[in-house]
Amino acid sequence: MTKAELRHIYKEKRASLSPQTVEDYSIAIANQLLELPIWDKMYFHVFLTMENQKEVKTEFILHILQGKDKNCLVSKSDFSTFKMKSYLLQDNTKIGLNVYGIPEPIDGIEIDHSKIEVVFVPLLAYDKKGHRTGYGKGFYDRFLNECAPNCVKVGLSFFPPENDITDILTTDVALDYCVTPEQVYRF
Ligand SMILES: Nc1nc2c(c(=O)[nH]1)N(C=O)[C@@H](CNc1ccc(C(=O)N[C@@H](CCC(=O)O)C(=O)O)cc1)CN2
Ligand SMILES: Nc1ncnc2c1ncn2[C@@H]1O[C@H](COP(=O)(O)OP(=O)(O)OP(=O)(O)O)[C@@H](O)[C@H]1O
Repeated sequence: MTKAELRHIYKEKRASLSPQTVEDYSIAIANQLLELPIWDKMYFHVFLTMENQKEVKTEFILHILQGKDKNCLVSKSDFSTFKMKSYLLQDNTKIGLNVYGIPEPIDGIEIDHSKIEVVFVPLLAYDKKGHRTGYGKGFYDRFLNECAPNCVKVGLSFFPPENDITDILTTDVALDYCVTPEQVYRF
């Protein structure tokens, strides 16, 4: 199926989940992450959840990272250039909601994307090769292209993979893993 078809289907699939299911599945995903070979890394990029879109709640992942004394980076999106800037998440980091309902740091210490070792990637759908689609503005494709080639890209999803996304572009960056409440998929 195409990205446009999958976006439509997966927005509906997410909308049909109850708040309790979103919470339970998000905790299960955070627990599955403990199985990944990423815990020797120090620089982790985490998306901040759009609650209005019933995205995977990353607060449980942030707790694990903070408990392990990792550096957590969070981003601010520029909707005129479709680019993201990343900031170190600190105890005193002020977070605000942008017009799309995305929590974002107001300011802070900017970190170069080449330093990032692990990225947790938001998505609507993904396939068995690790290709993904999000909201269609290419924010994560641009961002992942700026990260080091050996940076580990971990998708988070409530659902298993589709067989095949048919309209993949050369700028699309594939995932290394996708983690669901049930299991870890490796690509
Ligand atoms: N938490 C989170 N942060 C993220 C992303 C994401 O998927 N999740 N993004 C991943 O790339 C980027 C933001 N991408 C976005 C692209 C388009 C719209 C948007 O057009 N929203 C509309 C309609 C939503 C809909 O189609 O249902 C709106 O809110 O009115 C929002 C976010 C960067 N930050
Ligand atoms: N590195 C890049 N440089 C310039 N344009 C890019 C780059 N990556 C993606 N794009 C453009 O962004 C647009 C959206 O891409 P695509 O449909 O793959 O989005 P998506 O993966 O669903 O969105 P997102 O990454 O925001 O979750 C495409 O027109 C694509 O050409």
